Amino acid sequence: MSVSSFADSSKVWIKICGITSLEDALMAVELGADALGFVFYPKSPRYLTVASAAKVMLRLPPRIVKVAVVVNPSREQIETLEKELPIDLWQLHGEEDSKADCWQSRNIIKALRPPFERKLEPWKEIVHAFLLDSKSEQWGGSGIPFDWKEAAGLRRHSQKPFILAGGLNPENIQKALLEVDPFGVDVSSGVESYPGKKDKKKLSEFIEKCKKERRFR
Ligand SMILES: O=C(O)c1ccccc1NCC(=O)[C@H](O)[C@H](O)COP(=O)(O)O
Repeated sequence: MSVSSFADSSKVWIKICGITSLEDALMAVELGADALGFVFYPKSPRYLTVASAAKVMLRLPPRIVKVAVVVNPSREQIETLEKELPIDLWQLHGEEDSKADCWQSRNIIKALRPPFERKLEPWKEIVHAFLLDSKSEQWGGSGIPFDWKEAAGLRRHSQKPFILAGGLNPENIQKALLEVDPFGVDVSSGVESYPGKKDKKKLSEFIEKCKKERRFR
C-alpha cells in the first residue's frame, strides 16, 4: 500500500480517524472512506488496545488503508503493534526524530502543526504524506481548525501529498477544500456524537461533500 498511488487522482482522499469499534469502521467503509485511523495514544479518549484494534482492523477490506496513529512511540510499542495488526501506514503525531532508524523503512504520514514550512525539511525525503493539523495540548483530535492560510505555498517546499486535518466538519469541509486544495482530508471529532463514537449523519454528509469536490492540481 502507498498513499502516493492515490496522489494522481482528482478525487479527495478521505481518512476517518479515531475509529474505536467495528460498527463505526464498517459504517465509514460503506459510506466511502479510503482510510481509517486508529489511535494508540493511551491518554486519548479514542485510544484502543491492540486486542480491540485487531478485532476491527483484521475485518476490514484490503482496499481500506489502515493507519496506526502514534505519539512519540517506543520501539517496543512499534514492534508490538506491527506484530499483531495489519498496519499500512504510521501516522506520527508527536515530536518524533526523523533520523531514527525505525522510520527509514516504514510507510509514514508525519503530522505537523503551524507554522509548517520549516518543519517539512527533516521529513520530506522519507514520508508518504504530511498531515496538517491544529496545535493541541492533547496532540490531536482537538476539533479546532487552524488558519488555512498557513497551508498556502507549501507545495513549493515539498512534492509530497498534503492531508488537511484539524477541526474539519460537514459545515466547513467545502470551504476548506476550495481554499487549501489538499490531496486528502482527515477528520475525527467533527463527525462524532461524542469522543470515540462516530455519528452516521455527520459522517455521511462529510464524505458526500468530499466526493462532490475535485482537486485542482
Ligand atoms: O484523536 C485523538 O484523540 C488523537 C490523540 C492524540 C494524537 C492524535 C489524535 N488524533 C489524530 C488525528 O488524525 C485526528 O483526526 C486529527 O488530529 C484531527 O482531529 P479533529 O480536529 O478532531 O478532526
